[in-house]
Amino acid sequence: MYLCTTEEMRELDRYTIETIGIPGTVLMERAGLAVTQAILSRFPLPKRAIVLIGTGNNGGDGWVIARHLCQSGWEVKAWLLGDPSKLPADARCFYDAYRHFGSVSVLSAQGMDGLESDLEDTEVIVDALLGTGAKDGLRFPIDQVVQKVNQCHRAWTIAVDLPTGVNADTGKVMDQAIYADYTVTFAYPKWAFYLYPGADYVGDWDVVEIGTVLPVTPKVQVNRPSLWDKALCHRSPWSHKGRFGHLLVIGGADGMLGAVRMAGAAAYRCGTGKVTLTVPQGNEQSLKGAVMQEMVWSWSGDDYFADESSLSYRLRSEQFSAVVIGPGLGRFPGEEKWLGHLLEQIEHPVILDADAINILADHPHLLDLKIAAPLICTPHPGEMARLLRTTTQDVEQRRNEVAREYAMSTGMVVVLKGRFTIIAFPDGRQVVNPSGHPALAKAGSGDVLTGMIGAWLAQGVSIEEAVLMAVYLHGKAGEHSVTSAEQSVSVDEILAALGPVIQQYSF
Ligand SMILES: NC(=O)C1=CN([C@@H]2O[C@H](COP(=O)(O)OP(=O)(O)OC[C@H]3O[C@@H](n4cnc5c(N)ncnc54)[C@H](OP(=O)(O)O)[C@@H]3O)[C@@H](O)[C@H]2O)[C@H](O)CC1
Ligand SMILES: [K+]
Repeated sequence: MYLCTTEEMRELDRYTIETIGIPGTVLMERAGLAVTQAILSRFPLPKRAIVLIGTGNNGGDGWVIARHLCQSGWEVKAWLLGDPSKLPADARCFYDAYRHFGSVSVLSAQGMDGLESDLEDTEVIVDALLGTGAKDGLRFPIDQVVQKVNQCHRAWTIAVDLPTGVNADTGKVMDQAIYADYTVTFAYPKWAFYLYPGADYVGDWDVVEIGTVLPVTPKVQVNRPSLWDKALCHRSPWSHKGRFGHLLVIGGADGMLGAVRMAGAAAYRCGTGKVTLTVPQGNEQSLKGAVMQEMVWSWSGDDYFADESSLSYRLRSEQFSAVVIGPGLGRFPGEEKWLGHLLEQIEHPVILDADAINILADHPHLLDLKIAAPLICTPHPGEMARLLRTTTQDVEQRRNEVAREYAMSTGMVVVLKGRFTIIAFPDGRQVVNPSGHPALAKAGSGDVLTGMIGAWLAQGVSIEEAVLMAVYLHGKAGEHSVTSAEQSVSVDEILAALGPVIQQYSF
């Protein structure tokens, strides 16, 4: 499923109407009918409804809904917030049609009394005030009405295309916005459904097809199994471990050994043939006692470029197929030279996580080195802010923009973690991930994700499929692991959920 911006929606409308030749009224009738059907499937018996109607085409959908609800025996109050003489042609057509079935109240500048008493009495509120054509800053009287609607706690509120007050592309709220219980959006989801705070205003939502035709492929998709499930096939009976890659995980400073353990455990759960963990000298003994399948080495702060026990030497002599740098890595003198040297040598995909991201944030010129390896970085919003030298709040307000810009300017695949993780590719494409659970908001779950991405990269899955598959299944494992209190879910339970979740999507 693609995700469309308002500009793409406008282009899609224009193309469908002008080039394909489907009249705008046909699209509007289908849009309004789809919303009516959503209302009727929830309330099969007639109710009292208020349809709040704006002066644009979102309002046009509102006239269609008001008419169909009347025809289904509902008691409908249609409130127009604006001047009827200014309605665009398609909306006017359905305004005229509706008036054969019911009356229209026009909100006057004198006061809200009539609308207020109707709102107190209603069971369903339909928000057809503003859709994708909304400009910033709600004007009077829409601002007042939005406030009144949000005070009606007994009525069920359904938003047409998008709740009024929410910006479709940024998810920002224009001072205030309607808190919908449910939103029916047309043709494609919008960014607002995956960004804060807009996502909190849309409630449950569905996308309905209304017959529009896409002239160009949008640059944003929603993550789903069909993008990667071909890479998740069952093993041949002739399998041996050599066929499933060798992942190297570099990290595990004092007090943070758990991070490499979790990444390694996740990598094995996702089918990696061999996993090697490498930690600073002195930590390897404790790690050896704590793992079963993983091989363990150490590296020291000053010999990593030279002798046979150095990371450099081993990177050349062992057959790694992917490398993770960062879980529990810590910060240390010479880190910049250390990371630069590693990046210059590795040819297989590298995932930069945690402190590897922090090192990169302090030494951005590392990316100017001659690096052959494809790079994937997996920042949480705080790490993304450090990379961009901005605030976490700024990142959170422009998640989609910052992820895209950073991927395009650095050539890395960026996995910006969060409630809806965004994966941005250097060519400008983006994928937003719908799966996940607040149970994953816990130390360790990022290490699991990194291990999962590393696992599929090590097995030779393409970068795009590996990243999308790992992010999606990690979210699903979070959902699956909640069998009692969500706050009690442990990383072990998330790891244990990987098997059933992978099974579900394997063919
Ligand atoms: N996408 C499709 O295939 C279809 C979508 N449809 C619906 O059409 C809307 C988009 O319609 P559009 O007319 O472009 O825009 P809106 O109705 O959302 O808004 C325009 C009107 O709202 C006024 N406005 C804009 N911003 C504000 C504000 N901040 N405060 C108050 N009023 C505002 C604007 O007035 P102006 O004076 O600024 O012009 C307009 O009156 C889409 O969301 C779908 O619901 C169709 O059904 C066809 C298929
Ligand atoms: K709306």
